[in-house]
Amino acid sequence: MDTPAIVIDNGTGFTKMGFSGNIDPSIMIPSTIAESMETSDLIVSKVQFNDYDYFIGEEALKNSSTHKLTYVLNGGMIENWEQMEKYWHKSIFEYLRADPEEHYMVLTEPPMNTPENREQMAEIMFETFGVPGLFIGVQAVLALYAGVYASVDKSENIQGKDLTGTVVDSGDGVTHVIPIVHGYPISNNIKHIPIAGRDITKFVSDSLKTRKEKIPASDLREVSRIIKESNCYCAPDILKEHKKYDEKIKDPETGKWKQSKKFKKVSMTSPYSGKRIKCDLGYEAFMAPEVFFHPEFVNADYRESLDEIVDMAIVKSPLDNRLDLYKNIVLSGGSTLFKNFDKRLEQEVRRRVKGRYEALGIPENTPEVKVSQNVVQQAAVWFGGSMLADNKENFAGIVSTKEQYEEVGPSIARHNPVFSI
Ligand SMILES: Nc1ncnc2c1ncn2[C@@H]1O[C@H](COP(=O)(O)OP(=O)(O)OP(=O)(O)O)[C@@H](O)[C@H]1O
Repeated sequence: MDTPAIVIDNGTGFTKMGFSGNIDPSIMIPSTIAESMETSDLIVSKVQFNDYDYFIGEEALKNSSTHKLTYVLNGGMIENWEQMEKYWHKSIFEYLRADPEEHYMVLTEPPMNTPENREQMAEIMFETFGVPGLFIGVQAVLALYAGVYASVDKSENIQGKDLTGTVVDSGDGVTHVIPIVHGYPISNNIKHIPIAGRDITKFVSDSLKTRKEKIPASDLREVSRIIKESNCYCAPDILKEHKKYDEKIKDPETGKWKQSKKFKKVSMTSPYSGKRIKCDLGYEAFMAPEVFFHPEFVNADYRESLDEIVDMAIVKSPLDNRLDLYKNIVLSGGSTLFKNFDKRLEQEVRRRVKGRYEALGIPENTPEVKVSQNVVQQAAVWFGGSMLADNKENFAGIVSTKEQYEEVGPSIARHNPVFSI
């Protein structure tokens, strides 16, 4: 197939879409759908979608007062196939302006997706959209592929590089830690953490609300998200960081010195209402991402920190692979973009591992721990899919074609072909 493949990575918060061979997705929109109140519960024939009153992405958010707004995925999983099909329909025809019959399709899936879901994806892609071929890639494996791809020198050949590493993928709704050995996710050791971008946004909005910052309730969520994305960071030591926000000021009335808190002035235009918003930002700048390391701040029932989960996932992996898994911890997803997130995670995992080897009396054997940032981090999964499909020779061996689908049926998609580089 000479045309580039369509690559769509449907995330819980954002969908990235574009064509293979590109570094960035051409479109990134919220994974939201807004359906007309009268028709949202109707099952309609697929061909009627164009006449049907619904919006996706930002358009869906804008029409949420007159339409019923929903996120099409829950914790990374597709639950409502009717909505998903509608979302794909607009994505392909209106956003990408592509004819699906002329392009191979690359979709992505969370690590614990079921074979039934894969079959359903194949059925919709081959039968409704008539794609000539489909590849469904595990998000973490694509992110690792992207990490390896982005790290090799242009003169080096990516062929022959080993696909072994630990992927920490944190998006809007879900965080996963996935050890991958030679392209195979070790499924028994995949860890799921119920904390991701949405919880961090909520931490920021709760802090702003508690301080009674003057932000209209309807703008609060989007404003908090923007504050989070542009100001929040990870600190190496939160006690020391707290002190940086404390200052002594002279009370103008009594002339006495008193303890106060330093705030940063923030101003922006709310994407929700278009209003100009001004507010103060305090401790939450570093305390919000701290929830990865102290999840009990937002979830009283959940106490395992991200570094503990990463360490556990590796410790339970085969002995022969552990050194490589510690040495290649790869970040993926928007919620790993906080400044110094990589350094903080590396520091915490290293501290744990070092403590254990010291307790065993063999500190000299402590494995090297390395967490790498990636230039394409938020869209790492998409980028991995884009590069994989661009390598036409390799891709031909892993894509399921329409002919194969017609011969075997949806079960062609039950198993995920493992690809090596
Ligand atoms: N610079 C940034 N700093 C911190 N967080 C960010 C930044 N940019 C985006 N995010 C957050 O990343 C999240 C979206 O990430 P991503 O697109 O990887 O998620 P997703 O693929 O939609 O979700 P999931 O992986 O949970 O299915 C949002 O919560 C967003 O606010």
